[in-house]
Parts: sequence; structure tokens; C-alpha cells
Amino acid sequence: MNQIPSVDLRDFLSDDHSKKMQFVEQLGSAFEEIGFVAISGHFLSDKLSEDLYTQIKAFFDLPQSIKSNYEIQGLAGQRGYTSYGKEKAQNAPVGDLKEFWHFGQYEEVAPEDYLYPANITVDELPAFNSVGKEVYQQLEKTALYMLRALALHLRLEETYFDQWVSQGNSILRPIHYPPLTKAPEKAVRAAAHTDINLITLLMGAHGRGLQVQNRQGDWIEAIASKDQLMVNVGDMLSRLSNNRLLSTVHQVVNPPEAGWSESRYSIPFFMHPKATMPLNCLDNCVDDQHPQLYEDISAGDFLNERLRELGLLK
Ligand SMILES: O=C(O)CCC(=O)C(=O)O
Ligand SMILES: [Fe+2]
Repeated sequence: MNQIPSVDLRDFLSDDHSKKMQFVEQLGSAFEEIGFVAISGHFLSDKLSEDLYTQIKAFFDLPQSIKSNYEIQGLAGQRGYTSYGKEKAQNAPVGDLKEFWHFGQYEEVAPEDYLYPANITVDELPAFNSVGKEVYQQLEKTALYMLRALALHLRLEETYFDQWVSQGNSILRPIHYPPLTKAPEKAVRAAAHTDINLITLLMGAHGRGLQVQNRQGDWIEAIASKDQLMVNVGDMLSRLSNNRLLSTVHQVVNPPEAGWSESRYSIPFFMHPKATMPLNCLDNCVDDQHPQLYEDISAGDFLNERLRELGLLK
């Protein structure tokens, strides 16, 4: 396969059962074949998307001394700001050429029942906080429907994932890749990696840069149209499905020299379940032809293992 397939989430939401099942089939085969799909008909409006871009550009434009106030020790980069070059892809020699922010789950419970660290508020930019929350919730809703479709594809109850992802540990990560001033020796904007989580919804895959490795080992460009999000399978879902759904290696390459002066902004939403979700390979993905490939593990233990490898958790 040398192109990322496209699907329209409105088909899944339609009252027409055959359209709904056609979406399930298209999504399932895309995720079995290449692990990526571009989706339109999601819940994020153009206006909200533009608002978030405006806010994150304003944030990354703040002086470093102010941004650094939001880099909180002891949080393993789970909330707030992570400075340039800190995150390193698994097995990469040097850090990626990026800085980023994390919005996390918004919990409507008493503080003593909080599962997660609280979100960090940027005092200088009030709308940054409210727009981030709204985008988080619209992408979370979109991701929930994608997982419902995948549940049907895997012959599970349609709402199988709901209990695990409702109030889940998902993260919205606006990323800034600053302009390049000289030829980077080893580093690329984001070194080849797979995502850790269940599925990722990516805003901002509209220009060149993101590349996906197909089964033949070739790098293909993943470019979404303006109304599309790029969605891919992460390691948690490939593990759960005993590698039936592919968590595909991808990277963000540096632009040609003519494009060095431009920043890249992209915004992935990493859908994570609650830490207690078992990632044990599903019974209906294991048989004589497909022996179980992974040990049983919980989502929380798996995440911590991977954050350590990324250099974010000590
Ligand atoms: O910047 C991008 O387009 C993709 C980033 C990415 O793959 C990631 O952060 O996991
Ligand atoms: Fe990624």
C-alpha cells in the first residue's frame, strides 16, 4: 500500500446500517494493512481547530523564561510544558527537535478521587486553557467512536472500550518544531517511532513531513486534507489485538533547506485508557495460526515502561 486510505466518520454515525458496517470494514482493513487512516466527518470544527492553532502559536512564542515556569519537575512531562530536545524516541541517539505541551483528562470528581495530575493553567493566555479543554473533549469523543467501530471489527461488543477510555489517561499534545538554523547532524524533527497508546488522532498533518513505513519497508507520505485528521494505531491496541491491527513506524523528517525558516506545528491526541485496563491479547485474536505474542500487562505498567525508555520518567 502506498497511500493512506480515507474514511468518513459520518458513515459510522449514520442510521443506514450498511453504511455503518462499510465504515467498520474500511477502517478495519486500513488498520490491518497500514495502521493509518485519514478521517473526515469528525467532531472538531474548523473554527475550534484554528482557535487552538492561534493559542499554541502564542504560547510557543512566549519567552523561554516564561515557558520554563510551566515545566514542572516530577510530572514526567505528563502535564504542562516540555522543553526543546528533551524527548528522545525509543533507541534514537539524540533528542527530537521539538518542544511541546500536554493537556490531560478533565475530571469532574472531588479532588481526593482524582486519578491524574491536574492540568496546568497558563496565566498569560486565558483562552489557551479553555480552547485546549474543548479540543481535548471533541477529539476524545471522536476517538471513542473510532474505537466503537474497531470493537465491531474485532467482533467485540460495540461499547467494549467505553468503560476503559471513559475518564481515560489521554493526552492532547501541541508540538512546535522550531525553524532550523543549520543542518542537524543526526536529529530529525521526530525520529522513527511507534505510538504507545491505543489510537492517535493527529491534527496538522496537512503539509509534508510525516512519513509512514509500509509493509514493504518504504516510507510513504501521510498528508491529510484540511477537513481530515490522521488516525493511527498505537502499541497498546496492536498488543491487545495480538498484532492484527498494526502500530506502524512513522517519523517527521526535516524539510528541504528552502523550508528551514518555517516552524511546524502539529497536535496529536493520544487516546489512553485507564491504567487498570488489561492489555492481555484478546481471546478472539489468538488461535493456532496466531499464537499469543505478548505477556499479560496492564495499561499503567506498560505506559511506565515506555516513558522510561523515552527519557521522560526516571
Ligand atoms: O508531528 C507530527 O506530525 C507527528 C508527531 C508524532 O508522530 C508523535 O508525536 O507521536
Ligand atoms: Fe507518533
